[in-house]
Amino acid sequence: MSDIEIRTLADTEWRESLALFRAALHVTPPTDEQWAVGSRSYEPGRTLGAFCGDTLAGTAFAWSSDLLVPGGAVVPMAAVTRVGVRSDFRRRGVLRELMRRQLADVADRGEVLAALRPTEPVIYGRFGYGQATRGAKTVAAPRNAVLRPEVSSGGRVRLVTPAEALAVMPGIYERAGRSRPGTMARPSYWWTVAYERAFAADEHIIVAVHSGPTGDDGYLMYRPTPGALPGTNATLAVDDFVAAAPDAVYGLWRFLLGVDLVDEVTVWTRPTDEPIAEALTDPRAITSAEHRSDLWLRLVDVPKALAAREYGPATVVLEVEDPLLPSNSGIYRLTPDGATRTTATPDLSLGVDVLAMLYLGTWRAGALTTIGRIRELTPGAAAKADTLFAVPQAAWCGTFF
Ligand SMILES: CC(=O)SCCNC(=O)CCNC(=O)[C@H](O)C(C)(C)COP(=O)(O)OP(=O)(O)OC[C@H]1O[C@@H](n2cnc3c(N)ncnc32)[C@H](O)[C@@H]1OP(=O)(O)O
Repeated sequence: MSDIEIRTLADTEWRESLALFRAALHVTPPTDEQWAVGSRSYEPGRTLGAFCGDTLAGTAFAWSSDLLVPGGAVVPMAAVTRVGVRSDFRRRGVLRELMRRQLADVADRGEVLAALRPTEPVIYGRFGYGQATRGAKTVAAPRNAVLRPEVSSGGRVRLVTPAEALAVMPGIYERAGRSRPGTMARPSYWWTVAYERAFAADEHIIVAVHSGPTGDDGYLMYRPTPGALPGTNATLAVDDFVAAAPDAVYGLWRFLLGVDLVDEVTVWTRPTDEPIAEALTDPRAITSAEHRSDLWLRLVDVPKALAAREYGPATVVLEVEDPLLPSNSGIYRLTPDGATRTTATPDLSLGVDVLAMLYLGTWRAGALTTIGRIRELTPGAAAKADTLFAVPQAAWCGTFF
């Protein structure tokens, strides 16, 4: 029998939990000033502690959020973060017990999905998570980057104070940040940890807001790193770039590439199908472009998750295996009319982690079959699944948590 006890932590125990998580990332415990902000980033009832005897040996947390899925439905989702185990209690099953309990809690709350951003991709597949979206990281040399004449000139861009940024960003995110599958609700707790914490710590961050004919419709947040000597060129790193309409997207790019005394601009994440290099007169002004891991998803309630999204014109019968949440295991028929359980002979067989990779249309079933992640039981079924799961726009999350 396991000697690990898992329970929900009281608010008086959150600070110890945060100290444990930070220690797992080799960071010092929160100071009183940091905790004054950090304590407001905890959603009550969602911090788990793993105890070995009296010792808090591990912790895991989640915010209540939701996810936009193909077709436009919004599905309740737990955003899992702050997972850590003390280094003197590692590899004895503490994380496993935390994950087991957390997924049971998520299911009890009626949340259909769970999502996270892994520190190490090898950890979470065994708990049913799969990489569900990709993001494009782009590095540009602004001195050579000139937008083509056909590209929208965009609207007005203004720099805002921290107070104005905190007032306007959540609304802009709701209006312009949720247009694609894969985008998630940012709870108030998220804004506290992502922005209030950074402003309170006097971090050097700049927020630029774009306004079009209907008002504020995009913003970006960047961190400048000055050159070695005053007056020498800086680099800019964009951590948060929220815009959907082309006017706002390219208006913000135009602003960014026009900031003076800058050698290099890095945009950490944008959708993978945005043609920024092709928007320039010289595409080689983009010095590096790579697609990186974005959101990892776990289908906690497979029937509800499958029923929530839209499908392309094909019919496929899937056999899904979910050892951790066995009620999800079974055979599902997917058609443009929806998803139902069936006793029909399956065409494809896959784990619930791989289903998460297909769910938002990021990966192709045909490609995953070639590496053995999907077993094709009916010849040609993987190609049909590609039609079924295809999406018109690449899924993307873009929210780091
Ligand atoms: C969503 C987020 O918050 S991501 C942040 C995750 N946290 C960190 O990376 C902080 C530093 N690391 C840690 O705190 C811990 O090492 C953790 C949380 C990653 C793992 O905790 P542990 O209690 O040691 O894991 P546990 O013993 O339950 O292992 C479960 C399984 O995962 C495997 N595993 C755990 N961590 C790793 C790892 N880093 N690399 C490879 N395998 C791992 C174990 O080998 C075990 O495998 P099994 O299924 O074959 O038995």
